[in-house]
Amino acid sequence: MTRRFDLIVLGAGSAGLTVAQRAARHGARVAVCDPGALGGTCVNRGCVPKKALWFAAQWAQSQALARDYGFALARPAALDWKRFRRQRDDYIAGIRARYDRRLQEAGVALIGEAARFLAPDLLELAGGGRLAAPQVVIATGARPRRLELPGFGLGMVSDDVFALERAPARLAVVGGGYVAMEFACLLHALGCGVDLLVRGELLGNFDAELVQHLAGRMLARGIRIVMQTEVRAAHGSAGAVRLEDQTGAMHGPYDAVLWTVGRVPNSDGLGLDGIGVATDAGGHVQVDRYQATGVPGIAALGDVTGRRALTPVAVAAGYALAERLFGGKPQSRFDYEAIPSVAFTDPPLGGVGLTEAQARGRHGEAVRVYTRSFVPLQLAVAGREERSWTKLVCAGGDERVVGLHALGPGVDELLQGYAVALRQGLRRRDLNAAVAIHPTAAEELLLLH
Ligand SMILES: Cc1cc2nc3c(=O)[nH]c(=O)nc-3n(C[C@H](O)[C@H](O)[C@H](O)COP(=O)(O)OP(=O)(O)OC[C@H]3O[C@@H](n4cnc5c(N)ncnc54)[C@H](O)[C@@H]3O)c2cc1C
Ligand SMILES: NC(=O)c1ccc[n+]([C@@H]2O[C@H](COP(=O)([O-])OP(=O)(O)OC[C@H]3O[C@@H](n4cnc5c(N)ncnc54)[C@H](O)[C@@H]3O)[C@@H](O)[C@H]2O)c1
Repeated sequence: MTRRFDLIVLGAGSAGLTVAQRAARHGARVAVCDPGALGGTCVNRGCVPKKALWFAAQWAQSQALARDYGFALARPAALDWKRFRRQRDDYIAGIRARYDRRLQEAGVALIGEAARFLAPDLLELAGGGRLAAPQVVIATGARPRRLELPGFGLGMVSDDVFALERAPARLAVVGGGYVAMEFACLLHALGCGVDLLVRGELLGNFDAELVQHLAGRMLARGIRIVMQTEVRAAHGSAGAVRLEDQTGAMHGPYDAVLWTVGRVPNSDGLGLDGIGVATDAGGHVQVDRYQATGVPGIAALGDVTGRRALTPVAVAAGYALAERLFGGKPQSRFDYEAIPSVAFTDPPLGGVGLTEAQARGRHGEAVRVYTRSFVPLQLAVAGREERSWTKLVCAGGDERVVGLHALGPGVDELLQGYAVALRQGLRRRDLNAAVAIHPTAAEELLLLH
């Protein structure tokens, strides 16, 4: 028997859940298929457990800072990983329970199986059942990339970090993107000796000058950053792994290796070839500005499309799509410009809008850049000299702010308001005219001139 719906969504991650719930709110009969845990990557293997670890790392650092303030701590206490993991997992279970309740309240059918296309409007479930709908959304996300190199299995991928029971004493992190930089910083703060082996550039999406300052800070803390290093093989056994690079040089031994070399879209196994949905060379589903594939009735969202793999992007695009398909707003679409983002490194690095290099490429001579660095009060009092950095990238005669970038404690919380302001057409003189809140690190952004 074939069950019929108005909308079938493949994937119950950030993108899929949003489009499903919003469409149901508009009265659509919706089914969501997912063989995995509700909430997808962000809730179970990404943002949320990562941020919990990041906070644990912050508390580890804060103990050292407290000592520098005069608290009588002989040495920072070590993390009780068992307890930490229990508390984190309870928190995540609570999120999943809330999602489950919301789906039930919205009348969305949740089907715990993978699905694949038999025809554009007909899907087969892993257990053999069939579903049909005039609209189908592919929101199947992505998974860690696994390299075809000898000994790859001696290391772990980001999903495995959340199952760690202690900080490995010597860790190699391979890669230079978001996941690599975040885990290198936070695991180092939790007691790992970290070597970061980087083939290309560090954090390519962020402003290069601030990335350099971040790398300098990491080096000063004792993280070894080895650039221009492509790992070709892993040797040894679990707990004593050596990594061989493109020159034949060996690195290690390491107690653990973390491969963070990008992510692969979950588009294989969906039967896309058979129905004519196009993917690029990397397997990302190709979509237009409205998230539509070339096949009528099929749209795609989130990481599987390879467009800014961030949770708020998946959510916003999902909402806009539901409005277009079921909300009577045929022009509804998500605008991919000026997306704010923070790398939860130590300290965090954030940016919204164009980097300096992007702005110079787009606006040429009309670009003006203002930077400022300072030692935040809470560090200065402790005798630390770790500087924070802010950078304003302006373009045009009225100095419209086209990019804003910052590195330092608190940047993760500071940036959100500026993301709103940039979309509203913020100019530099608006910052200079605003009244500061003193003494804060945030007020430094008003003093850029
Ligand atoms: C370690 C890490 C940290 C991150 N930190 C952040 C952060 O701090 N901030 C941020 O904004 N972003 C972060 N991200 C990125 C963010 O998690 C993703 O952009 C977001 O989760 C993508 O959502 P999605 O719905 O597209 O995919 P996913 O959340 O991956 O959901 C896809 C779902 O589809 C299911 N599925 C797969 N195949 C099928 C099938 N055939 N049929 C049915 N279902 C299927 C999967 O089981 C999965 O549940 C992080 C990612 C990682 C890996
Ligand atoms: N704080 C956040 O918002 C956050 C955190 C984590 C992830 N994310 C999202 O998830 C996405 C995926 O993150 P990611 O770090 O997995 O990917 P990424 O694209 O950010 O980085 C992948 C890195 O792997 C390197 N690489 C690729 N192939 C390699 C090889 N064969 N050998 C050595 N290095 C290789 C690349 O040069 C790059 O440095 C990010 O782009 C981001 O959108 C966001």
